[in-house]
Amino acid sequence: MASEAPQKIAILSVYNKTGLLDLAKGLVKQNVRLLASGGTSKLIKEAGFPVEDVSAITKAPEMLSGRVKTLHPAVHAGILARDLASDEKDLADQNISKVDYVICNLYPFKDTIAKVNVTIPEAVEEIDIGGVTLLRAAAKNHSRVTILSDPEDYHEFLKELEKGEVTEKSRQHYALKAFTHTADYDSAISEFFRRKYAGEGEQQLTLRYGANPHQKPASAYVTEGKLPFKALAGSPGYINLLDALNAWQLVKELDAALDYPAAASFKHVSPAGAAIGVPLTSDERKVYMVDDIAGIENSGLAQAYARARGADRMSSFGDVIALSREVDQATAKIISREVSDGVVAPGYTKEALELLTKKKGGKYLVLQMDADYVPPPHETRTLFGVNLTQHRNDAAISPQNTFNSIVVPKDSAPLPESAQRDLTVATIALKFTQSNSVCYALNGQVIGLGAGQQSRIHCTRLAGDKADNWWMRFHERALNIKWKQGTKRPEKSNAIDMLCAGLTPENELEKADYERVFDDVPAPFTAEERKAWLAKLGEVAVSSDAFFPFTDNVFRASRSGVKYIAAPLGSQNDQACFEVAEKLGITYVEQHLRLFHH
Ligand SMILES: NC(=O)c1ncn([C@@H]2O[C@H](COP(=O)(O)O)[C@@H](O)[C@H]2O)c1NC=O
Repeated sequence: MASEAPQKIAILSVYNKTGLLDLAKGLVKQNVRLLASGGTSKLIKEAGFPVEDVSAITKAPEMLSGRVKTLHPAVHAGILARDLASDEKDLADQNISKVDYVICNLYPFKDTIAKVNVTIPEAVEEIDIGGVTLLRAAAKNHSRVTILSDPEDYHEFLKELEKGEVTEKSRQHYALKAFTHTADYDSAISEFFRRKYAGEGEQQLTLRYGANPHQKPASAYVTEGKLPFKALAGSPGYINLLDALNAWQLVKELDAALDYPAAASFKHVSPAGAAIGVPLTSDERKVYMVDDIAGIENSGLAQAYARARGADRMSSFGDVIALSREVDQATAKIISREVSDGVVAPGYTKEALELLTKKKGGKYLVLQMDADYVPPPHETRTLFGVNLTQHRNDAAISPQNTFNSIVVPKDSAPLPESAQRDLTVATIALKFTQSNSVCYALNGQVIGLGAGQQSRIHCTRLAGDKADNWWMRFHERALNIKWKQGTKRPEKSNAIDMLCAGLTPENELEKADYERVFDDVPAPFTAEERKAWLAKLGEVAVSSDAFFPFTDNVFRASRSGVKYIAAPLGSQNDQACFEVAEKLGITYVEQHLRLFHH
């Protein structure tokens, strides 16, 4: 005669007792033996259903005011045992029965820590140990055991049970829920203790607020190891960190690709400028307002920052700066007199740090980056409660390997080194620019960058207009402006921008405002003067973060002295773009990486 199947066993241990009695009723109806921890057992008993305390199998009382209830081999061997002969023997030797169903939800740790002025001992008592162990053990053995961690699932579970058995698919679904429940629970615990125990600035940093002052609280943290930066002065805001962490990657990659000191000037999570330390000409020193900086000719880093800041001085106002190498006095001197929010670099000389920590009465943000820090390969962010995860964009861009697929002209010689360099600068800048983006570069620096436009031609126009503006600043009329004594640097930048962009005012009030900074008001550029001067701009390199969909981009680039274009292919109009480029004397290079960035 076939032996009768052993009675199924369920262990119940729930903090949230919603739906418990209906569940108990259903289980009893299916002849399941119920074992439950103290409070859970009491409630079921009072409702008149047959239930035993867990101690019936552990032969040990609940202890330490509930700290130990279900933590016992009789429970966990019963849950974890597989249908293997060796496991069956182990159970038989210890007289332990297999457990088939585990119903468990955890102490309300999150609700407890959300209370105002919660103490550490109060929080500690809400850290569930036995429940997490029940959930993990049962979820681990889901090939045999069903784990219910959500009262919402009781009904469906009972429906299946009444039909015979819980399906494998359901067990998998419930196991995943249990694993997610414990992971979420553990994150809440570690976050609570990170705030309490991790030294401020070590693994986590409290930020003044998020993107806006009403977005509080805000913090930056890593879950493993230490934060890769230290604040030597000032305290960063949320957007400062977005800028600093993007800008740092940019300069690190630029320096590695071209073996030059590199600098970036960031605003609102896109570069206003980026450059390597190509020596400055005397005109460049004037245009970038650094002709009085002692020792600049001997500092590659200072020249890199002068270029990065000088590319688009209007956009760089209040920037976050990234520098790829130890900051010296000349670089710090430039920074010290510009309006800027902060700087990130791998180190600072004593003199440089002294200058920077005095800026803004000591509130200027000075971050020291761990130059050896390698981030994990995956990046995750939460948006509207949804986690988005992706492999980090760790694709390498290098002058030698990224720009050797020349499409037109056919049989072209390899690009000159200067073009490879400038395309590298433009392309690495785009890698850290909000998309869509197009960048014009020359002399190892960005000269025009169009960021965050939905239309590519708008990027190409915006960046091209900025490049034109940059070039107009080298016109002798702009170089030789006679300023009123006491005119501030931002006022000069603003007036130069209006003059060079052809935006000199006509309205009397605005005109008076514009003209008050000059000793000698410069004449606006005529259309002919502009045209003649812009015709002298040449050898410019352009990179695009995705393909050019129409030929208008090539035509527009050509108007700003563009000689080299690097872009991904894939547009229906690729061929037409190549033909236009060839006719305009532009070398078109296939750049194989699409570089969207958000
Ligand atoms: N210590 C233990 O062995 C233990 N076993 C289960 N629990 C938790 O105790 C709660 C249920 O307790 P009760 O049945 O006494 O109301 C559940 O949230 C469960 O997750 C435990 N409590 C804390 O770790």
